[in-house]
Amino acid sequence: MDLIPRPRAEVAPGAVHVPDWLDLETRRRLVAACREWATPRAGFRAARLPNGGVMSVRTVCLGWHWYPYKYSKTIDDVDGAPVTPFPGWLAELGQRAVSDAYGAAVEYQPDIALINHYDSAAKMGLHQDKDEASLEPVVSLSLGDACVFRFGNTEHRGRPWTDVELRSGDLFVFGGPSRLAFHGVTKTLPDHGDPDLDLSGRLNITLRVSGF
Ligand SMILES: O=C(O)CCC(=O)C(=O)O
Ligand SMILES: [Fe+2]
Repeated sequence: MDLIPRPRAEVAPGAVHVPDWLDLETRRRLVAACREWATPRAGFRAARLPNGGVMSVRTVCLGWHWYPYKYSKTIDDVDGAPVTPFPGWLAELGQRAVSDAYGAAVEYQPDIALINHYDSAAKMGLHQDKDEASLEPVVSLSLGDACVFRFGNTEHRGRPWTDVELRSGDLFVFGGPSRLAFHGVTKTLPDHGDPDLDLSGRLNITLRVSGF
């Protein structure tokens, strides 16, 4: 815990960083759940890109399975098994996240989660989350090692952008005019972990609304 609390910040219109949003009990619950969700049957894997590359992040999905660049109810790029269902308690957490970030009770019913695991060398290039049919906000929850999260603009991968350090327990919501902003992880910070979690590397969970 920091001696000086980090302030919440609206990084761009509709893009809100809420430091230390998750309490310890919820962080532990999420890590335990991620362990279950990441079983081999569930399709935890480094996604293959159309150019032949492989992502440095390893991902598993709930609700709808994502692979470059679409969603499916089955894990088409692994073994065709059905995707793990999206649990109701995670939707409730998402609803609370959006309401807290925007400071107003809102209806939010996510039905997709992407769970990314970053080892110390992993990163994620700048991209838009645009394979969903809905423009409802994306909720991002971070656990374990910190990272530098780059939040850019909706036009292109160049500046302006803001670099935000996301630490264990942080919430980041992007919706409204920022829903299609380019964003990515430029590096993980392995020496900035969460001593209260039994976790190596960084976990990020994004919740989304499919609109399908
Ligand atoms: O790991 C993060 O903080 C961002 C993940 C992300 O952008 C994604 O999964 O689409
Ligand atoms: Fe993303």
